[in-house]
Amino acid sequence: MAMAALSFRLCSSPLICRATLDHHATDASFIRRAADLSEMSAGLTSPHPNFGCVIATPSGKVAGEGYLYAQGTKPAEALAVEAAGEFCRGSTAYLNMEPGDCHGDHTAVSALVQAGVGRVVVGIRHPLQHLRGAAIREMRSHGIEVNVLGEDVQSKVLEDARKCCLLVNAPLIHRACSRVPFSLLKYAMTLDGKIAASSGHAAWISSKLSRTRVFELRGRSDAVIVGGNTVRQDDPRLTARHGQGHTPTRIVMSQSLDLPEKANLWDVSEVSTIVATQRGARKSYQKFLASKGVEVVEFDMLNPREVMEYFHLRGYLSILWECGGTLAASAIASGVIHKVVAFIAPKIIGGSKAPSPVGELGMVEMTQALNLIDVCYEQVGPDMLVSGFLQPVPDLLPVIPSEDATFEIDPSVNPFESSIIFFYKTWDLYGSFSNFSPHPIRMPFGDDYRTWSSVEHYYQVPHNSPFNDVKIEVMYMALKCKFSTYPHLKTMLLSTAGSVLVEASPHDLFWGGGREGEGLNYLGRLLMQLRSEYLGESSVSAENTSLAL
Ligand SMILES: NC(=O)C1=CN([C@@H]2O[C@H](COP(=O)(O)OP(=O)(O)OC[C@H]3O[C@@H](n4cnc5c(N)ncnc54)[C@H](OP(=O)(O)O)[C@@H]3O)[C@@H](O)[C@H]2O)C=CC1
Ligand SMILES: Nc1c(N[C@@H]2O[C@H](COP(=O)(O)O)[C@@H](O)[C@H]2O)[nH]c(=O)[nH]c1=O
Repeated sequence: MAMAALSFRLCSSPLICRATLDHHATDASFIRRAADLSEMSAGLTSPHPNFGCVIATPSGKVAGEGYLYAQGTKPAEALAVEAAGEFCRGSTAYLNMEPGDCHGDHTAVSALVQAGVGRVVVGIRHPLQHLRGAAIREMRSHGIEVNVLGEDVQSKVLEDARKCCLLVNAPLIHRACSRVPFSLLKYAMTLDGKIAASSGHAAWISSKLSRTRVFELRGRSDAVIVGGNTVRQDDPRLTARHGQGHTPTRIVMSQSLDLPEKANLWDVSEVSTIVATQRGARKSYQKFLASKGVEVVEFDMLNPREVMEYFHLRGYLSILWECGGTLAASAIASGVIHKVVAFIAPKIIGGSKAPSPVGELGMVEMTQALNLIDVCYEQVGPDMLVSGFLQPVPDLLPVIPSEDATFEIDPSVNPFESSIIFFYKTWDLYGSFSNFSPHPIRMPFGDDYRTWSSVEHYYQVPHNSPFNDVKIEVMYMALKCKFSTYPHLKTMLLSTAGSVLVEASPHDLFWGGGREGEGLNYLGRLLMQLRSEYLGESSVSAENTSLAL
């Protein structure tokens, strides 16, 4: 509100207002161009950011452009300066991201300073905390006017341009503030929502043009991941056959390791394959894979989150999920999918048992559906490409805590990883998650059972120990009782799959999230733990039902 009032006062003269708006529109269009340029080498620069630079003359003409082609090559700024030559003096340089001049290398900033650039417009600051602000300070110390979008200049059009800058470097921004890589779920489905015929045959649903787009997506990813069943059904290659350098690692998730002896993925002559499996699964087959040069990684708990955390630690920034609906559902439920890309082909295959792109999520009403954000529609040959985000790209304003700092605040959940559902007052939309919600629970007390009018009433009885681990256990048992007693509450809890739950208490820094996210949010964490316990149970009971049938 304060900001709106301020800009009203500044814009009270129509002349100033028009000039400022024109100026902002020009800045926004050049920043967008820098972001587009930076994306030309997406995948090749990893693990470095995508950098683009446009140098414009005072009359608004492009004098030079450049983008970082690959890790270790000449910086975008230096390329743009070279291209602009003498037009650099007094020009404005547009950068989608603050340069990350690191390890004593100041090539990008030096190029701009020495060329006599007068003003620099920066889309976003560098997302890594140790580099953040350094180049901006350096440029300012040389007398260059530096405007950072959202900080020094603000308007709707600039905000949209800033968003483009966040999107082109989404994988790196996620890396800076989360413990899993940026994950994109891609699938091709028929108009009647099938990803294969009832027989499992799926080649091909989407057109050749769409599949070429998939090769590009692979080329921009550090790894492509599928489930064991897709290997058995499709024998995929998962290579980026778009003729441009980078080919992602192939990852297979298989609990059983009941996989074929002959498979395209076991040919690692061009690119490597890693099989992620349950500890102890089919040791003889593991030896066989190793003899083929396939790396096998065993997990105590083979689930998407554990696997993603592992690959994050190995430095993977972006993962393309090309699995079927079974693994896709598991990945969405565990909150590791950030973006969805769906190719919809104008074909109908029918079949009540034909697989669909996302399996069981435990939702029962349309109000529980996950809504995509920033949705885009594009026609690709005969197909329609629909894409959107399941979780927003974390914003860099005001500050993203470093990975370590985040971990200290809350070792189990990172509020930047997914959309956040806040609850606090019992009359809020998710107010029933509050301990004060009027849902009586019946719990053991001494040798008997007693009823308390809410979780909070039970928790406050004097038998609780002040020690954290005991009080957490007491709370968990009470919550479990509450959500098991009231099925509609359980359904509501399951409907939040993929979202971070935060008790928005400004005062309680143990159970709540605090005013500015400084709280430990133990209530939110316990609810998420309970939710994953229920989700685990529902997938086991679904398996048992299908076995019984
Ligand atoms: N049109 C399209 O875009 C696509 C279509 N398809 C089609 O989909 C069908 C296969 O679908 P689907 O069976 O869902 O295949 P998935 O790729 O989802 O594979 C499921 C398998 O993943 C493994 N897995 C490991 N961990 C988990 C976990 N935590 N949760 C779930 N699964 C896990 C298991 O392998 P294991 O049994 O080995 O333990 C499981 O059986 C095929 O017909 C294929 O052609 C597949 C991909 C894309
Ligand atoms: N059927 C289908 C897709 N299927 C996906 O592509 C994989 C095969 O890749 P490859 O062996 O490299 O050609 C397959 O296992 C599955 O993950 N993709 C699409 O874009 N459109 C389609 O119609």
